[in-house]
Amino acid sequence: MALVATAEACDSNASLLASGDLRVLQPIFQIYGQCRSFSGPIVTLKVFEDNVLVRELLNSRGDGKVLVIDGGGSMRCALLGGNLGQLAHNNGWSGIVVDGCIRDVDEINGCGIGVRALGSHPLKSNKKGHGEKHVPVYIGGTFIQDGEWLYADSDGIIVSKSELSI
Ligand SMILES: O=C([O-])CC(=O)C(=O)O
Repeated sequence: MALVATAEACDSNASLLASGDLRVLQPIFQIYGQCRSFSGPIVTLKVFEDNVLVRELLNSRGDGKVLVIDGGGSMRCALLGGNLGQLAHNNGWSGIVVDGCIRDVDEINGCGIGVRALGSHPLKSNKKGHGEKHVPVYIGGTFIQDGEWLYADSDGIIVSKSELSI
């Protein structure tokens, strides 16, 4: 599958940018994982310092989708580690964007998916199972809905209401 380059997508979709159907996330995310470029339909998840639902979703078939986790920007624990990264890859997820932290960075960097997160933190999260799947989230200064499309590459991350063509 040919990849949509984020800079080119912004250059050639001025009207979508103007209408808000195409949005650019603030450049606050670090790049992890083997795939610097990835894209796919979005599955949203809102949690706070608790990753039980992260595991639940990554344990299901990804079918090329991207998991977008609104973790409230917490810098106090990790929502994703090496085991979950491998699980995501095994189940066919194309990438994970975390508004929060990850851990086991060396293992995640060996996984064949793309990962973006604010940073790394060695502490694991709570395991209570609190959170909401498939709800609208707000990360990187942008509202994101379940089912929208995400494109990430070395230049940044963009979200589109519908699939972009090259
Ligand atoms: O289970 C966790 O909290 C995350 C983790 O360390 C892993 O995925 O390896």
